[in-house]
Amino acid sequence: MLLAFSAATSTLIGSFYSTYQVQKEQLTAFTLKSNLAYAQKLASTTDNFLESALQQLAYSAKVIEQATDDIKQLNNEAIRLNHQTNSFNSVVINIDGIIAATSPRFEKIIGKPINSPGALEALKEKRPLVSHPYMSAAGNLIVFISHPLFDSQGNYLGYIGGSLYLKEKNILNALLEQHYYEGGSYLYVVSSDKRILYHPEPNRIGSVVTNNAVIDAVLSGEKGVLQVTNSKNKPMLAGYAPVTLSGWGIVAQRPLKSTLSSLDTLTVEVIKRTIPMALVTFIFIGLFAHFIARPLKRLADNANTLDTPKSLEKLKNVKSWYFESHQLKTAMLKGVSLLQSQIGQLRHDAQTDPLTGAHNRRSLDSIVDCLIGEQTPFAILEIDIDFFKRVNDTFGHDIGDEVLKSLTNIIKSLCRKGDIVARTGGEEFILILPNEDSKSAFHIAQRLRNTVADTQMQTAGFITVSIGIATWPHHSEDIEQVYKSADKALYYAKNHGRNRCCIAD
Ligand SMILES: Nc1nc2c(ncn2[C@@H]2O[C@H](COP(=O)(O)OP(=O)(O)OP(=O)(O)O)[C@@H](O)[C@H]2O)c(=O)[nH]1
Repeated sequence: MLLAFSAATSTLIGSFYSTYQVQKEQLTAFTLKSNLAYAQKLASTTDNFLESALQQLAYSAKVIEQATDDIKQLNNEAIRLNHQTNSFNSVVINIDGIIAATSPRFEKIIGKPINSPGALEALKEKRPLVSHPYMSAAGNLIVFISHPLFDSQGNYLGYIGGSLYLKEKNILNALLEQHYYEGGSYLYVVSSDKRILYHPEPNRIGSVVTNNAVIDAVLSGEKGVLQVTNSKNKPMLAGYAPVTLSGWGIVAQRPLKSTLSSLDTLTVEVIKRTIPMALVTFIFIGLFAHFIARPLKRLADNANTLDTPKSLEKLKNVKSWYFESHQLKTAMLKGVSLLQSQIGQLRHDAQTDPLTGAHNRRSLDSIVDCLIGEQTPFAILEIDIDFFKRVNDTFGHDIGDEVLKSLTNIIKSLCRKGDIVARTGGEEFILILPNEDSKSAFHIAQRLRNTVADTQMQTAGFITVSIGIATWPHHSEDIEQVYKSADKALYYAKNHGRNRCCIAD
């Protein structure tokens, strides 16, 4: 039964565990995949945004390339661009390192040389550019987007560009904030120099992150998924994708804990709902195991008492309701029958004289002990064949044996139920007659003596017997004394002509 319960419990726990593990793996894989898809989508959106900004600048560049000396037109284009895109907080039109026009208009810097890192980078690169992010003098995190200006001969004239203020509301973070922030998921954007350009926690923007496997992976230009630990030591499921145009990386991630919390809740719910059914199953298993074990237990109990007289009967009464227990019971019944018949044979052999089939001395003693124990009075007849030596000498030992057997049969034929015939020596027999006194025993002895004398033995002819009689407890309470008295009576009979019956004094 214990085995059945253990098997059922371990199966239940095992199936819960494996189901949980499979679902956990599936959920984790699904979340990683979703985050990758989301990071890719936002990377492509960001790419599109930057590309469209560069295209707008390219258009403006075309417009003003032919009239870089026309300050009015430069101002008009700056205003138009600023109003058209709404993507840049300010637009600067710079000719050859000198600020020519801005929108919104900053009088103080018009005509002054440019000095911000983004603007200097644009001047140096002389190509459509998204600059490295940098901190402005006023402490703003800025990315400068620009397009070069060339005259009809291909001479470099400067560039037109715009600043994207990353910490302030702009089209880029408007795009990124559409992210669904449920359950602690969030995304962030890093530049190629590992600086955070966008993060739901504004104070993280502008900080540089090192030793982050996801950032290393995304900045290598790869897209993919990773299980990582974030800056707050929380295990996260991250999907990442690069923004090709700017060399930035976008990472979308969700805490592992909140990903699995729905599964944990579901598992607890499943366990709660399974418990009643499991209890019913356990009760069923218990009952079933009990019914299976019951015949085996009863057979085992009986196996411990196979030597008792009623064991066969008890074994037969065991209800073996299924095939295997029935087979076991049948085998045990066969075994017990064999055992008991052998025990019976051994007991018979141990109590019987092999030649005549009469009781032997050991058996006689135990029967006499029983009679004494029960206080049943009895008479002892000691019967001895007269001149038996002559029979042997005349007809041979085998004929002598036949005479002993015939005499036994004669004695038995005259016995009543309860009388005991024993052969105690070569040609000596003892007959125990319960509840007989000396007188009635004498009559029986006489009848026996006469019957023997009148019966012709095969080959040996006629024989006679002498009989000594004593009774318990009349002659003595001590059985040994009673035997001695019967011996004496027999001796007397032998010495007074044989073929006689004598009662002890
Ligand atoms: N055939 C046979 N003879 C036996 C057996 N046991 C003892 N005898 C013989 O029984 C005889 C007993 O002889 P005795 O003791 O001299 O007595 P008896 O010849 O009967 O003479 P009384 O008893 O004095 O009348 C011996 O010859 C034994 O060999 C037996 O199992 N089979």
